[in-house]
Amino acid sequence: MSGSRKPLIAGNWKMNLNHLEAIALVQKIAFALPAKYFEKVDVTVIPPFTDIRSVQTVVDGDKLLLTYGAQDLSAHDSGAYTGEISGAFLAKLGCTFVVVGHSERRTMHAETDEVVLAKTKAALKHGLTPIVCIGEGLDIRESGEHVAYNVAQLKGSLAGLSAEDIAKVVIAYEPVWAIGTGRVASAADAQEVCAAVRTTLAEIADASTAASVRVLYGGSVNAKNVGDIVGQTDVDGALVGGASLKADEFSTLSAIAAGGPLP
Ligand SMILES: O=C(CO)COP(=O)(O)O
Repeated sequence: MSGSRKPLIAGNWKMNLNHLEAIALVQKIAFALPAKYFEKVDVTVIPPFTDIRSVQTVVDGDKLLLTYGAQDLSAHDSGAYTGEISGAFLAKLGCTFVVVGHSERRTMHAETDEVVLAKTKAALKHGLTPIVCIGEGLDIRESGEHVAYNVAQLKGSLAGLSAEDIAKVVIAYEPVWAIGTGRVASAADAQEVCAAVRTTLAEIADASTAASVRVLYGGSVNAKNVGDIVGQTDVDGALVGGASLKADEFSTLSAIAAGGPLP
């Protein structure tokens, strides 16, 4: 973490919690994190689409400082795309962030870098901040090619974007072998790839853009390991899966990313 970048803790709920459960969780997190924390950390929740309207109502009604976003969006604005959700709809619901190219979508929905790029452009077009995910599988990690692999995925996912647009994205490095496995990358592993991400951003945009973009780590992050991870120079927060479904754990790890004290 560097002083010039405010840490971001994003809770990716994946396909968990219905809209009533979503309201309860958001209220608990907000209660545990009074306003002073938000001076030092941005906290966002990323629920399923069907929860977003309810989350918006709580956040607006109670004037909460946490933000919310979506787990995916369509590359298209509107039309005959059954089952897809437009960035325009998400913007209208007050979403701040949208996750793009999560490894679960790259793997289970065959999303290529080209698709991720198109979705990143759609997010930017609608004023949403894309959280663009990259990350290698275990085979790549074991072959020692992980830095080159992530750099290539990053370049492919941002190909042709202007420095001005790149300045508006968040990057999340999530090694696939560390997702939902309890096998967290070491803080040094996270730093190695996040530093390579920043070097690449300087190459495809410029140095000041690279210095301003937030690069998150994701993969089995919890209250016990978050301190070490966000303590790394080039890691500016975390994309949290399982631990974001528990109010106490998520509030605690957000407070740790803020530099304390514990809630
Ligand atoms: O995929 C993730 C967040 O997007 C990480 O999930 P876990 O924190 O459950 O490993």
